[in-house]
Amino acid sequence: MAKKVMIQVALDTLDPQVTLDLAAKTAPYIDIIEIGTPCVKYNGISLVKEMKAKFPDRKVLADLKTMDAGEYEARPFFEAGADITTVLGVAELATVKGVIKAAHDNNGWAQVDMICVPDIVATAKAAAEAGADILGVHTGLDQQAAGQTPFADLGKLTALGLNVMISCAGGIKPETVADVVKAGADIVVVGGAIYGADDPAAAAKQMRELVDKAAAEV
Ligand SMILES: O=C([C@H](O)CO)[C@H](O)[C@H](O)COP(=O)(O)O
Repeated sequence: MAKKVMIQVALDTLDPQVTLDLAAKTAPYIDIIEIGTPCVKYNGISLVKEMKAKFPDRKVLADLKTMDAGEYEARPFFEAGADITTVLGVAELATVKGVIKAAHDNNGWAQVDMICVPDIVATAKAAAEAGADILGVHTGLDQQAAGQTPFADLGKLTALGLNVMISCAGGIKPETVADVVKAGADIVVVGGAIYGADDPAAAAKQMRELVDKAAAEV
């Protein structure tokens, strides 16, 4: 049986209504609605509450990229309805553990974002040992602008065979999504290629078809 690979739409928009409209257009084709970092900073916890209320059968990820005070920062987002929040892999392990505690106290998932982590193998092993649910391979928007991609890091993490889900983000497009699935990602994160498309619903539908096709071939 083909492995189920989840699709996460990363909504890096700022306007709350635009963000909710994009979620509505893409929800039929995706598994996780990410309220992106700029969006969650701009709109705060109220948008997390509203998103979960409108899409109760989709996972909602608040991309907090927590760097300190892990449990204190993440807990109210889980209590407001987030299913997943993110913590930076460059943070202290105590911070990562705090987000994991907040997540697990609320039946949620903690994702450790590997953006700018110097030794992703060591950080991934420590995060997995601490109980992280998802390790996020991530080439950020500014790194993408400098020509970087997430593919080499994705290979390093999937090769470890850790008992955690692996997500991959960083400029993933229709042309590259099959490579991400075939490299072993459990969650494919797509932002600009969906929210920046002329027809975001059609772009999300195309991603669903490409991801399912690639998963069936693995
Ligand atoms: O996390 C992201 C970035 O740091 C800005 O918040 C993006 O959501 C992530 O990179 C996915 O977006 P695309 O790279 O546009 O697919």
